[in-house]
Amino acid sequence: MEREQQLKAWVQQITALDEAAQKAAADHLDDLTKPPGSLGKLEELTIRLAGITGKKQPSFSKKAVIVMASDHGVVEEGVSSFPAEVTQQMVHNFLAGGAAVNVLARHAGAEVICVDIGVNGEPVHPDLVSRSVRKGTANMAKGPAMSREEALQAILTGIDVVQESVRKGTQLFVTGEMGIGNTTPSAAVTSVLTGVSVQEATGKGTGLDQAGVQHKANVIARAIQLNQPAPNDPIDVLAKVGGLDIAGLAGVIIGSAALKCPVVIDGYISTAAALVASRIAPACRNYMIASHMSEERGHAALLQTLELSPLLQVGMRLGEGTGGVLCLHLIEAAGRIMDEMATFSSAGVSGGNEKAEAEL
Ligand SMILES: O=C(O)c1ccc[n+]([C@@H]2O[C@H](COP(=O)([O-])O)[C@@H](O)[C@H]2O)c1
Ligand SMILES: Cc1cc2nc[nH]c2cc1C
Repeated sequence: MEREQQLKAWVQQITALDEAAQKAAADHLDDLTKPPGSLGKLEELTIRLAGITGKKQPSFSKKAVIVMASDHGVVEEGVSSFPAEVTQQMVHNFLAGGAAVNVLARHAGAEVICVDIGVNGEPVHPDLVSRSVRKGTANMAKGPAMSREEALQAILTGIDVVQESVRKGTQLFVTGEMGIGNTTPSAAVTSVLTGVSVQEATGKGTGLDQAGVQHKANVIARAIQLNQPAPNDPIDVLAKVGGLDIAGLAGVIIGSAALKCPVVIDGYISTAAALVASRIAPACRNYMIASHMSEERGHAALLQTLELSPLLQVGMRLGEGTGGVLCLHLIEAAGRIMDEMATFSSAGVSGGNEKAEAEL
């Protein structure tokens, strides 16, 4: 089947959330010994997890963070404070278990799946998922980052990685990425798809100074001017000014939604991918859980466009899936509340509703 048709078939599998399961979860939350709604975002999270899985009290014993690694030709324009070879070096670090995401994933009981979707090198390791579409994108300041077929291939690769992991029992995914330069295509995608200015979408990434950020914004503006991505065609935007990591993550999100798994969205790059995914498949938005508010400029605009409210704001801007994996503790906590908390009747506590009724 043609790639465009394959993607369409996946998109058509995504359904609305299960309303009965959401209602059952909301009713149970209201029976628990606390004022209604007093657990704030933990309650919203609980209700959404029920809607996604179709179960009032789902549990997620097998979780995975998918780290999409790829390189970006635009790095030759001097848009990052780190050299391109760090992408491949960090891939080896992930596989050796020494990166921040490995530490946080071990702490949260999640597997790290590292995917080479377009590293400019030859990373080799038995645990590496080698699914390279091409060895890094082309420099988008000089022409399209990749072809439409390559963007589609990267999206389908993300879906495929999810499908394979679900077959092995994974029930929940976290998005992660590694790619020196990837905040540049993320800012381009953000500006084109949300309509915010390039300036508002461009931040310091790994640590540019003010002059560096201005140069980066100029490069992004030039790339958009040259390539003319069509804002109503998300795959065109990915191909012209996107990245293989972003495209792969859009696939991870679409695949998760199609297979009824919650997908925790990490920082700026992951949320740019989430916006692309929601433009390809609007129904996948309800399967997304926004983990944290990144320090990267433009992240708030992306979350606002998606109408997602992040669980944490802890000043992180690392990527790799680190903020997403941190939120697994909150998901676990929300599940424990549902499973272990006493109800008003079981604990003999007078409920708010009872009191209201007595006053009538
Ligand atoms: O997730 C974020 O919000 C985030 C914000 C800034 C930087 N990063 C990470 O830093 C790298 C990209 O930064 P840069 O400056 O090279 O474009 C890439 O590997 C990302 O994982 C990640
Ligand atoms: C060291 C390093 C680790 C990273 N992890 C995600 N992006 C990164 C960028 C750098 C530079």
